Amino acid sequence: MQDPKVVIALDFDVKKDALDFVDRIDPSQCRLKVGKEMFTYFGPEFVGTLVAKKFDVFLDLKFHDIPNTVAKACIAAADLGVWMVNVHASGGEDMMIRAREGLAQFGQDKPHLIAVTVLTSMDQRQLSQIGIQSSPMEHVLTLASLTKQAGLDGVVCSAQEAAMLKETLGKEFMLVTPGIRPQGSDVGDQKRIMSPQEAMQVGVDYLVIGRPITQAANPVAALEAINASIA
Ligand SMILES: O=C(O)c1cc(=O)[nH]c(=O)n1[C@@H]1O[C@H](COP(=O)(O)O)[C@@H](O)[C@H]1O
Repeated sequence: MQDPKVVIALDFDVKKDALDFVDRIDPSQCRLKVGKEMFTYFGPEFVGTLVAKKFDVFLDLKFHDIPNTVAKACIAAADLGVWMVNVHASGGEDMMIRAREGLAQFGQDKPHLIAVTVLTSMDQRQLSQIGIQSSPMEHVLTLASLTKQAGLDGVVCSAQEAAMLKETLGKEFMLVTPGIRPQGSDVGDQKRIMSPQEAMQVGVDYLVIGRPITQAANPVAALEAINASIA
């Protein structure tokens, strides 16, 4: 498969379980995301193991700090050879610009740099609790527009905002969407969800999928079924 669309959120808490799973799949079937849990447990060495196995790795640490700190953290991520790294768009334009400038030294080898807009676990009620009165859709557009203005490659958003963002910010601006739930799977803590097929139809570039694959009785079969459904 060329350019696999599924990015598996490898949220295992036992390294051996993660590696047993990884050894049963192939880099042509999916990309892998390492997030805060696995990175905190197993560190950069674990990321290096996946890179050495030729997987494209999305290092999802959602950096959000002063511009200098975030730029240096992005450089450290690029040093690991990852395919994609992310920051929080709410860290502001200066922070995003510094992150982008920090990665420029890696030339053609630099990872994709994207920014998280509104977490897919958030809905209108939770946004208003943190003082944001706009709808999730409006706030995603505000943060995604700022991200584009800062020159980043794209955003993390929910697939529910994808059609609107592709229309407004153009086809080239990359959309990476968690909150993907195949029919019948547990929604869990996600609020703004969509199925893999629907997400592909509205123009999403990459689908981030964790528990529907990793917690399935047979994770390899679950991945194959999702890939077949979007082929
Ligand atoms: O940046 C992310 O990857 C992310 C952003 C977001 O808005 N929502 C979100 O769920 N994620 C991550 O995407 C993954 C989703 O996993 P599942 O809900 O298990 O499919 C988790 O690893 C989250 O940390």
